[in-house]
Amino acid sequence: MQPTRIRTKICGITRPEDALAAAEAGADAIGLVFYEPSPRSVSIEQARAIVSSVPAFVTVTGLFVNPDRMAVEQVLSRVPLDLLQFHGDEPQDFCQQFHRRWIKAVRVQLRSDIEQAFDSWSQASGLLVDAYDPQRYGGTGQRFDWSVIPEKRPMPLILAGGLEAGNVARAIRQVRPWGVDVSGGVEAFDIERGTALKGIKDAAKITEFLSEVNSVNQTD
Ligand SMILES: O=C(O)c1ccccc1N[C@@H]1O[C@H](COP(=O)(O)O)[C@@H](O)[C@H]1O
Repeated sequence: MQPTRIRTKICGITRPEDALAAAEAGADAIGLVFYEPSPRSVSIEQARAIVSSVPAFVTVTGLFVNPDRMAVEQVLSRVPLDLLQFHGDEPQDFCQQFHRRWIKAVRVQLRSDIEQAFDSWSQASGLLVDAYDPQRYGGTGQRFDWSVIPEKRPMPLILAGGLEAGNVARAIRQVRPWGVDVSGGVEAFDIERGTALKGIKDAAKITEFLSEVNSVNQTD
């Protein structure tokens, strides 16, 4: 499946103003993390406030890592999510049971990780490929070797892992994904402390990231 334009998702949103900034800058989707160990985790109340600021035609994605069924159902009963993202080791039968479209994330070390994932999660609406980290499930800011990504794809492929304005155009030209997903690469930075402000997005970085994506859309 070859897109005429690359879809974009800004993940790890924790504030309504960041969701609005992403939508206004042209993002196709935002992501809310329902995984408590993550510094970007949101409560149900926070998620409801964020969703109410999201305009029509922007997809709200709920990200889970090895949740139990009740946890997903509880979120779905209170937060109007458009899409589910399973970022752990959830089998296909688990992902399928919520009567909601879903994508599956796979943490990549080898080409075969991706090839097997296409088979194992064949009912997914897309496969998100992210960097492997032995300690963490995602949101690590790490890239992986894009050359292992197969050209033949039976479903939309979403590239993630360490993307930012400085590398996303190159990534798109090399991988030709259906879409790209970014979290840490558009976060604010605390200059005094010298650390990223996880979960707090920088509107200028979102705009820069999306204009880099658009530069490829327009030229290629
Ligand atoms: O964002 C998180 O904290 C997170 C936690 C657990 C699983 C996934 C998580 N985020 C997803 O990770 C990828 C890559 O993020 P980054 O751009 O490298 O920071 C992305 O899909 C996030 O949605």
